Amino acid sequence: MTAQLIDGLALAKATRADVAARAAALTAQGRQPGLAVILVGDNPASQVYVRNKVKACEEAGIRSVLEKYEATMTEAELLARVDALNNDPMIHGILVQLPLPKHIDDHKVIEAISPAKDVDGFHIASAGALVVGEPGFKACTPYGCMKMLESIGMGNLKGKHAVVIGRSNIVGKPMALMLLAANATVTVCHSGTADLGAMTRQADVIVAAVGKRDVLTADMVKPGAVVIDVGMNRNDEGKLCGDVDFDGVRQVAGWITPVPGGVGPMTIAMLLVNTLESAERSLKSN
Ligand SMILES: Nc1nc2c(c(=O)[nH]1)N[C@@H](CN(C=O)c1ccc(C(=O)N[C@@H](CCC(=O)O)C(=O)O)cc1)CN2
Repeated sequence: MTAQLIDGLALAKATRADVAARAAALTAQGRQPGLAVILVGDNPASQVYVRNKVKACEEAGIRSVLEKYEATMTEAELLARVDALNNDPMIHGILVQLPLPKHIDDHKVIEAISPAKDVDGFHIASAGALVVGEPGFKACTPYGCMKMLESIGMGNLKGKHAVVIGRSNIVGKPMALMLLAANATVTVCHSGTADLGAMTRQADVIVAAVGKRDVLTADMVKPGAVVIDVGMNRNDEGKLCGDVDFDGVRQVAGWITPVPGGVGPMTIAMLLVNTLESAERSLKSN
């Protein structure tokens, strides 16, 4: 068996086209969605991601405001910028690109963003909303993974076992909660898991989100399982690769996401969805 590919690029393109149509309708009512993107420092990867977000906004008719600061910016200065953007009625979403320089407490900065503008879905209020099933912004990467599952008819996971590898606050934990909300039986594995393969071999859906290549190999996958690869690593040749041994696992899995061209593009597409929905909510509440 060779797995079918879940094409994140194509799904992201369709999602962004839908956002563009809805953004145009809002703009026609005098409420163009607005996203503020804050980049502190000169991390080369962050510069690329931020550029891609700004470009995606432009293409979808979302106004973006990019604020770039030197790595020497203080935490107090950054908090003051977040506060100003919280109070700017033209801004519906605020995104602070991570990682931040070490002298800035990213937790403190995220908590300073108004939950009503937390389009990254990282605020404790957004995480709490997900826990109790209340409306709130969903973290973009796991939200994108759920959309990929929906795209192959796996939106309802009743009777299915999902295994998440990784327990980060921005991917692993919200991913587990979203899978649970879709009725899956969920197992979260991590560095303290005794026998990872014994867990993954039981799974109908596996989400690998560790940040380490070859965490999941073919012998660890049940034939026909769906494999979602959130990882972004470099192999020995410097080529981008995920957490999954793609060539091996694709011989066993039923569906698999590639890296690049899988989860990454969906992360940006879901950021646009969250920004648009924030603008739609603000229109309703006025
Ligand atoms: N504030 C945030 N910071 C960070 C987030 C985030 O969601 N919010 N996530 C990551 C980085 N990230 C978005 O910011 C991101 C990373 C990768 C991609 C992507 O499309 N990757 C491509 C490959 C790109 C390449 O060739 O290098 C792919 O997978 O096809 C999108 C977004 C950390 N920080």
